[in-house]
Amino acid sequence: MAASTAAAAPLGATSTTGTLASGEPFVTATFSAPTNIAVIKYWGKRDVKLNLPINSSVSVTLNQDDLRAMTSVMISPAFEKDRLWLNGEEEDVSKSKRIQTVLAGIRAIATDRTLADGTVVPAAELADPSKWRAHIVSANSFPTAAGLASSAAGYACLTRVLAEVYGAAEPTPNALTAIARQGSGSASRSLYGGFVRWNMGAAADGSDSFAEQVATADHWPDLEVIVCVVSADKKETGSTAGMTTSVETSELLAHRAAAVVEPRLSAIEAAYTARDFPTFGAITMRDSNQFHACCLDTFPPIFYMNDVSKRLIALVHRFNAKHGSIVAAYTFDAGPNAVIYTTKAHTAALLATVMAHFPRPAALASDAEYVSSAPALEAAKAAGVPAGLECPSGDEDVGAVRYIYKTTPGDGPRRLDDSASLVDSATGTPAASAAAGAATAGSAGMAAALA
Ligand SMILES: Nc1ncnc2c1ncn2[C@@H]1O[C@H](COP(=O)(O)OP(=O)(O)OP(=O)(O)O)[C@@H](O)[C@H]1O
Ligand SMILES: C[C@@](O)(CCOP(=O)(O)OP(=O)(O)O)CC(=O)O
Repeated sequence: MAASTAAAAPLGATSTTGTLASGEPFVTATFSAPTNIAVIKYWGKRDVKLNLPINSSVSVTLNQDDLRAMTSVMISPAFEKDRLWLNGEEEDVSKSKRIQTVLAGIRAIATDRTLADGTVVPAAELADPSKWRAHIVSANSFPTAAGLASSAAGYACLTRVLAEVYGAAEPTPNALTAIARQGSGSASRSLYGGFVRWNMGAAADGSDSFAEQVATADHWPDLEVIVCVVSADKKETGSTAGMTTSVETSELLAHRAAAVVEPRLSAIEAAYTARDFPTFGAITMRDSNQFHACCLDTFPPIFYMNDVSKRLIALVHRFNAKHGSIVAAYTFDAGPNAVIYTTKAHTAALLATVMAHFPRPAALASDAEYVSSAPALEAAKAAGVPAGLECPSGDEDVGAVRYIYKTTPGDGPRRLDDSASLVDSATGTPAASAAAGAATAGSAGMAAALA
């Protein structure tokens, strides 16, 4: 089943033109974009430069009301160079090959632009970095580089907002995802909501390595997600470096790409389409486990999960055993944080069980600061821990889980109103809200929990 991937409006239709205080013109837009969590993992590149994977992957897009990147771009001939501010700090664009690649990819498909005064800027001029330059201001509503797919949300958002300000004309369907892929592989999947497959492709130039939507966000309304943040620290081994060592040394990874992934992809897509949780959950857990087994098989080995991750795995298996079938399924990316998929009927009891075994850190004043959703917390308190899953007194692991998000599958990037822009329309530099890093900093509880 291939869902429609057509954009609601042509790219560029909603960008805004205006004039800086200096009198020079600008074009701007602001978008937010979601993270996604793979259930068949991408791990390993066959071409590092083009960011081409050794296997296809598939993911669930999470709801950007809960975790998101937000990016404003303004382009103008007044700017001296391309610049990027991330979470309130300026980063050196000349040192980021990935940002440059995404910028070049979008500039290559720019179209003519009519300014507010009626002047038409030809595409060649707009896309010439010696004439028009970009100021990019971005902020994530959750910890960056902590295994919560910030690069996926960040590069998807950047790609989408650049496409808007440059009026990019996609030469083929899904071409934007191939540009986002070159920022970060998993970003290709965050350009769509719901259930999304990134096809590995076979062409040497990467032209057939793009993402496409398998099912829209509303396809499985019962599906819910609990994210247990075990650590918000930057991980020791980055995904890119880890993948390189794994491809060079892990025989298990080679076997996985050659023999395991393709049948799993067909099976999990069929399960998602049929809303068959036991099959979806079993494949999800097995694939996460195999990805981490490949990390252990890497030489020297890479450890992304820690003891808390392992205790969460054991708890999910106990929860399932208690129910006599798979009603919850964990998956771990390149870090210790658990993402647990479940269905509405089980979310409250699962959350109550996790909270009983992993009570909030002592520094948090109440559970309201520990769990992102007040209604979910209330439902968990009402549901209580299922009999037989209580935590024996003294066995609680207080503070081992630092924060819990309750979320759902969600939609793809959203155009935000210019009033939310992170760029000041008079100066073309970060707006005060962006400089404070506060524009999308998430809830006060999350900030306290993850500080
Ligand atoms: N909003 C953003 N805009 C542009 N780039 C971003 C943004 N957020 C993150 N990034 C880039 O992504 C990098 C983090 O990617 P990394 O793969 O290390 O972590 P992660 O995406 O949080 O974890 P993982 O992909 O393993 O789940 C940042 O250092 C930054 O370069
Ligand atoms: C474990 C993963 O989350 C790895 C994601 O890796 P990245 O997409 O962050 O890697 P780069 O392409 O090098 O930027 C699995 C997945 O998301 O499929």
